[in-house]
Amino acid sequence: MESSSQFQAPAILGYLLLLVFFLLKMRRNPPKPTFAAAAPPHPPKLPIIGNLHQLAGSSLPHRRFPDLSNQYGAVLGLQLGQIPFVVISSAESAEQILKTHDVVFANRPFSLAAQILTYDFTDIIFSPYGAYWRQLRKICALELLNPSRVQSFGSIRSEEISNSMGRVSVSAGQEFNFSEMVFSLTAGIVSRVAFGKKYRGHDEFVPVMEEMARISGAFSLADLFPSVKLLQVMSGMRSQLLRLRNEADRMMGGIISDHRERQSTADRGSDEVDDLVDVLLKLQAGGGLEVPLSDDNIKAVILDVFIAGSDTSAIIMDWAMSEMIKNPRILQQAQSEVRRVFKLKGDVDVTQLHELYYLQSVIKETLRLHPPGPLLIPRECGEDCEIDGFQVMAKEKVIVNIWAIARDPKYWTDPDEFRPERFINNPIDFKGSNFEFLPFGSGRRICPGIAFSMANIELSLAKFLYHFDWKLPSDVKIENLDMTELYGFAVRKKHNLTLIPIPYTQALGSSFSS
Ligand code: HEM
Repeated sequence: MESSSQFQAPAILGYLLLLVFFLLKMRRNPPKPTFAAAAPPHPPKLPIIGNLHQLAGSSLPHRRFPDLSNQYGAVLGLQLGQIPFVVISSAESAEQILKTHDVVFANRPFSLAAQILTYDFTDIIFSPYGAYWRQLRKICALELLNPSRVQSFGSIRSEEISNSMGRVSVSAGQEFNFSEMVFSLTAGIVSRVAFGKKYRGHDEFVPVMEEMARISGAFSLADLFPSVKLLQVMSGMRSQLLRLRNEADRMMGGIISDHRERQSTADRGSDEVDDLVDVLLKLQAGGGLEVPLSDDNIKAVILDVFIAGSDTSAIIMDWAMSEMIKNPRILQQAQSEVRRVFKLKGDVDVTQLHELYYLQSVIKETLRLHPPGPLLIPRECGEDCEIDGFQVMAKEKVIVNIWAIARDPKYWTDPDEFRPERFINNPIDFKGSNFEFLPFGSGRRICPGIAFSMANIELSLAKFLYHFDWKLPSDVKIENLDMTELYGFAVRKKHNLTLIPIPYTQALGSSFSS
């Protein structure tokens, strides 16, 4: 509480200062009302209204701001503060950015939060496109995120899911915070594969990571007015970020020295798999890397895996369950499928997960309507480039609005309806080559965690559906179930999902079993 009120006072002062600055600037340079469609290098200023992905949603841009976009409205120029943005909202122009001109747009723009939290852009997400970034992606793919490595974490995944199922069982017949359970489940899995079971400070680490994710996802005025350096200080942003980074640094320093000590004393069980920190420390000590890794680089990678890998999967489980509860027919169909496929085994395991076609479609439909990264992670234009007849200039920030594309009636029938059937016998996938459906991005910077997150989401949801029936508390009506979004580094449900779990006994069947 104390820290948030300390943060608010300078923030309010900062905003007031900014307002005065902005009004003075507007008086001196009133925005030009329009610009010619053929030569739109300097888009006029627009206020920031609400969530950007909804502002620039679907066919909104050209309807609302006809002079600011190209003739299809697929590319929109926006001036937010001092920074020119280009918002892409059609599959065709997304393909040009992420495939045709992939290398031109392979860098991330500057952000103060990223600079401080990632030890000066030495993580994977924000590091500049080049040899260092390639090396990190290779290490993560080989040691953590490729399908066979993901499979090798099977016992960790099962153990963590069993712990969560235990928590559900204890609350059988009572109101249960489903959202909180899935967030702590994915944090548990990610922390075990990243830094192992023995780290004792997990409980203090998670809230710090959560605050980091919240702050780094928020729109920062300091980033929109980079020439007003005072704003970084007045808004309290810099000190807040440094405090968080220092806290995380202390914890990760402890994790690294614990691991070094264990490696040197061989104080570990013979059956223990190397976690990510073990792997990175061994590579560091081996000295054979093209670009040497410092301890700070290792910390930056751990932070990335935690921030990018933990909440995103939980968010998908949370929305998927909310959508199924809102659509009892869909819940029943997914549940009947999983209970039919695993009937003889009496439990869900990985061997037949690939037979759960309907559940996989539920997950895809959730990724379509509720992508945790609705604007991907911004890119920066490396050199002047023409996209769909629109001139994008070097250094402009480019946002691909995959939320709007995935709800555009041009590509999807009844786009706002949750209808998993649209993915049955449909080759459209989320691996980056169908540009109307890009929940993980595409091209060189595509999310490397697809296999990892799918393994966690599929197994967890299948188990929750197999072993329990799920009902809403009696005072909540289906039509009133809150589906509001909360904007942050990843977009999640604003309000937790509370459900009543009812254990399913195969012999007796349940209300849903066929
Ligand atoms: C449902 C789960 C997830 C979703 C929807 C998701 C989505 C995304 C998106 C949209 C991007 C930006 C791609 C772009 O700029 O084109 C991204 C990047 C990234 N994701 Fe994920 N992600 C998920 C899970 C994970 C997991 C489990 C990990 C790791 C354990 C991970 C690690 C990363 C990293 C390191 C990047 C940066 C890649 C780069 O810049 O080269 N993600 N993710």
